[in-house]
Amino acid sequence: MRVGSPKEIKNHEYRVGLTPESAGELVHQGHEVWIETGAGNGIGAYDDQYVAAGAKIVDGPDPIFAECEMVVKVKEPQAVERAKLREGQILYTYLHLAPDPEQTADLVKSGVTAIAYETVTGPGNSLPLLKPMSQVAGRMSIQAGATALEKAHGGRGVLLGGVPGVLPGKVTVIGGGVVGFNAAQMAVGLGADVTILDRDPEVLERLGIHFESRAKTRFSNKANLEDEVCNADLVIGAVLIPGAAAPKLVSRELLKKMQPGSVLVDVAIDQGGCFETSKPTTHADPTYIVDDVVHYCVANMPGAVARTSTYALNNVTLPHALQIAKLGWRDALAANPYLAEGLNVHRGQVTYEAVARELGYDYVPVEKVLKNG
Ligand SMILES: NC(=O)C1=CN([C@@H]2O[C@H](COP(=O)(O)OP(=O)(O)OC[C@H]3O[C@@H](n4cnc5c(N)ncnc54)[C@H](O)[C@@H]3O)[C@@H](O)[C@H]2O)C=CC1
Ligand SMILES: CC(=O)C(=O)O
Ligand SMILES: [Mg+2]
Repeated sequence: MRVGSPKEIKNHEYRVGLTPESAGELVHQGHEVWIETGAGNGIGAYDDQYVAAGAKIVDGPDPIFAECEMVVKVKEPQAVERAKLREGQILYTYLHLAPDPEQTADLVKSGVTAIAYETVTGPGNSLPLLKPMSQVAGRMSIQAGATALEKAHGGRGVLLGGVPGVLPGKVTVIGGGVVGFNAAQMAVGLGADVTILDRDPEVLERLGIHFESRAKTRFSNKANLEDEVCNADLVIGAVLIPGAAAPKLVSRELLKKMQPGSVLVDVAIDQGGCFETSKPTTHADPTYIVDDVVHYCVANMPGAVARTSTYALNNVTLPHALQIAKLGWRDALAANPYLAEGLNVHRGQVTYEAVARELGYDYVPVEKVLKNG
């Protein structure tokens, strides 16, 4: 199969779909790899490294979108990229469709076969292609929040770890999955006063066993959530209902009760965000203030640490890319039910139930697509 990776064009997105090492693996297995010139510059992977791995360097994204059977990216295709997608082509990348009707409409119109990293599953309902980026974003969320708490950035002027004789800052983490766990680890490491909310008793139990007395856990219901949010210096939004739009857990009304200068970091913004007042921001201009509360809502946080993130992402995306390249999408999905969960759009049909429900499309199950085409 001919597989290609264009240069990412989202604001301050330096990751790349394929590392030279991944390109080399595909070439080694008999595939052709096309890389847009400069696509790896942001992670220090230059054209000559791709050429040494057996890939071909092409000028601009057009040859890749026009002639590659599979396009491997990182972020959801931007409008100019979506215009280049075509029927029969495979798109393998993060999509986050539920909160994004424009992107969904364009993918449906294009006829592309779109496999979303974030809904590919693994054993035990895990999301292995989301996990490494959630680890990165969870860890970064505390750095981002600590910076936003500085006075110059609109924050309350609280040092998360405190100093001897002065209490540490209070951090509330909503959602104790991968992002929440990693955020809590960093906050605990800094010496902050950390509480993690989740509504899954098993998650709370695991967190309790791991953190012991270094972090508190609390069941996520309306009353507990309000209490924790109103008393926090820093709130991390880390909930997920796979494939669906994030539930709005902090309303505008609740925001008004928060302490002036406190900070919200909405990591769940890529699924629409879990605070009513969240709207996506970029690394170029990551924060804004509503009712004296600083909001950080960057939808591609891992792009800032692109080298670490690209390698972590390729570790989990490459095995499926190899399988798709070897078998074609249909046989690969039929052979691998975890990968089949990643199919969101195929030839104008929406094949992921939460996306179809959220955006009002007819839902066509993957099994039906595999049978009928
Ligand atoms: N902004 C960015 O750059 C990035 C964003 N993300 C996003 O972060 C979000 C979280 O991802 P993960 O931690 O990997 O998901 P996860 O599935 O590991 O964890 C989500 C947790 O939320 C909990 N939850 C669901 N509803 C809840 C509620 N009402 N109250 C409290 N907890 C609730 C679940 O029980 C689960 O433990 C996702 O939207 C993901 O796409 C991930 C990486 C980068
Ligand atoms: C998960 C995601 O959206 C990202 O890594 O940018
Ligand atoms: Mg995202």
